[in-house]
Amino acid sequence: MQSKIHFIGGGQMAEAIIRACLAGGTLSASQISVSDINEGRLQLLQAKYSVDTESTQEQGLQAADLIVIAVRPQDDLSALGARVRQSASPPAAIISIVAGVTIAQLGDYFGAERPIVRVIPNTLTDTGYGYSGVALGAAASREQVEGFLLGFGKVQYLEESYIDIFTGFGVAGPNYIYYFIESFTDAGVLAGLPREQAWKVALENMLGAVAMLQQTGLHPRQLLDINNSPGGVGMHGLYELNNSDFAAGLQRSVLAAVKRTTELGVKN
Ligand SMILES: NC(=O)C1=CN([C@@H]2O[C@H](COP(=O)(O)OP(=O)(O)OC[C@H]3O[C@@H](n4cnc5c(N)ncnc54)[C@H](OP(=O)(O)O)[C@@H]3O)[C@@H](O)[C@H]2O)C=CC1
Ligand SMILES: O=C(O)[C@@H]1CCC=N1
Repeated sequence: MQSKIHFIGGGQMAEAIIRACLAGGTLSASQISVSDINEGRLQLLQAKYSVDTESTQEQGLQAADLIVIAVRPQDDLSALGARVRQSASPPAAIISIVAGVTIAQLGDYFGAERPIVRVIPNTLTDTGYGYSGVALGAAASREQVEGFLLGFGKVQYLEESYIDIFTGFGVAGPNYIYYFIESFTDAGVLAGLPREQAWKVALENMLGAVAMLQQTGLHPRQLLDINNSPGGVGMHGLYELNNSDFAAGLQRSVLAAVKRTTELGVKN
């Protein structure tokens, strides 16, 4: 990929994307420029990744084939839109990773005739796992952006109406797994196992259970049946879990995250 890419906003997510693209070799540092109102972030990105943080935003926008909007939903997108309209070439694509902000809103800010792609990246960028959810605006094409997007995760193209759900469920998704592993490890420690052993067992169980599901193609209920002998240990544990708020609590949490995604866009 030979495109020039300009990031507006060089925060946590922009850094994660840059790091993954450089590590995977899909981009070189000379292709990337970043502008940010936070001078400390620019210095850090320059020192760690040798990307261009010294050109002005105007220069970065003029040269860019792809413009990544990586500020927060609460930031001033209207002012950014005015600058992009002024400096960027008409065919340069806007790739917005801003949670909740719709393609129609992005069109109002950056120009509805421009290629606009709404992406919600996963924070598992360094691992090769994790899907970005991608909705293409009317003037955008997969060919223009896919080489870039595949540099920091797998890609699911979605109808835009699914993107907020994808955000609260899939992209906030590692939260639930981290939380589960922490809670599960604590359960082992509560029962009396040293933390180091409990931690190793928790991670191994997580990896092994996913591998079992992928290798066998079985439904979790079928594997639960294999894992529990009649009147045995596992079934007694599951009975307590059935009596808890575990499933509904998790599902309420996802619904709250989806709702908040939509709210962030509306507030913008
Ligand atoms: N982190 C995550 O897990 C994910 C985040 N996202 C989305 O990515 C976007 C960025 O999130 P994240 O990286 O966590 O946020 P950060 O706060 O780490 O980064 C945003 C950066 O943009 C800067 N900024 C604010 N306004 C402007 C401006 N007008 N011009 C240039 N730079 C500006 C901020 O500076 P300052 O701090 O000084 O205001 C900050 O350095 C958000 O929209 C979020 O919804 C999407 C998927 C996952
Ligand atoms: O918490 C956030 O706002 C971002 C979007 C989804 C996951 N992280």
